[in-house]
Amino acid sequence: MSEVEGTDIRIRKRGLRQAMTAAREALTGTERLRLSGRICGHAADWLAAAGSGSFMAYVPFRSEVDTAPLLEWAWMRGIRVILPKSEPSDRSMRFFLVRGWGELAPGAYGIREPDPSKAAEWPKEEAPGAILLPGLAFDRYGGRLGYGGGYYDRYLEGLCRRVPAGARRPPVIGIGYRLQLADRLPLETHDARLDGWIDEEGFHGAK
Ligand SMILES: Nc1nc2c(c(=O)[nH]1)N(C=O)[C@@H](CNc1ccc(C(=O)N[C@@H](CCC(=O)O)C(=O)O)cc1)CN2
Ligand SMILES: Nc1ncnc2c1ncn2[C@@H]1O[C@H](COP(=O)(O)OP(=O)(O)OP(=O)(O)O)[C@@H](O)[C@H]1O
Repeated sequence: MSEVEGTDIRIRKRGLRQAMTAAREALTGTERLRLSGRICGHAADWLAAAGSGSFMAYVPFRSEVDTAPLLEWAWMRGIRVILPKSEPSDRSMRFFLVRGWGELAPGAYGIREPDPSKAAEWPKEEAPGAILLPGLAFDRYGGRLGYGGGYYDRYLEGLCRRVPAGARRPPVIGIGYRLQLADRLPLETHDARLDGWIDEEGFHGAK
């Protein structure tokens, strides 16, 4: 990719981030909860069908899909919930096995994160059953746009390097409202591709 193309993509990404943030913020609190309930229901069905005994997810902030019903469903079922703790100095994430709301504490960016004195760290070399990730926008081809930290791109790149040759990487699935579905996102080579996404209409595999 040339320098000019790279700069052009970053400018388009910035514009899309602003537009998608505005669209998501425009949902009323009631509508957000209603849609989040449906999205979590589809995610639970998908995890149950996939037989995932563990999965990575996120604790919502800003106007993201509220994952609370999904996390509570998993805790009731004995499915292991793995949540990220951001390290802004090098934009990396550590993951922890979290058994309930009491194991979270306020962290970077105002996001509630696992409290290392309460939750156990999830071993880096152990792949989860599935990875559910937040985002500002998704497309039908596995594209995803985040807040621009590159946190998940970096994590997924590391995971791919650690997965033994011949083994499959766990499914990587975006979680979002239908209104976050874009035509085709401008992507750079480092952007991780998703296997699918879940919105209030259900699960969709990437084309
Ligand atoms: N709920 C949730 N947890 C998550 C993520 C997420 O997207 N959602 N992350 C997924 O990555 C990581 C945190 N990543 C973040 C990256 C950037 C910003 C942020 O506030 N960015 C500024 C712009 C900063 C800049 O331009 O330098 C902003 O959006 O205003 C917040 C979180 C880990 N945990
Ligand atoms: N694997 C990687 N190694 C090193 N730097 C990376 C990697 N992936 C992304 N980056 C850097 O991170 C920055 C942000 O990337 P990008 O705009 O794609 O973030 P994002 O996917 O929107 O954010 P997030 O994953 O935090 O939600 C870029 O400057 C990029 O160069």
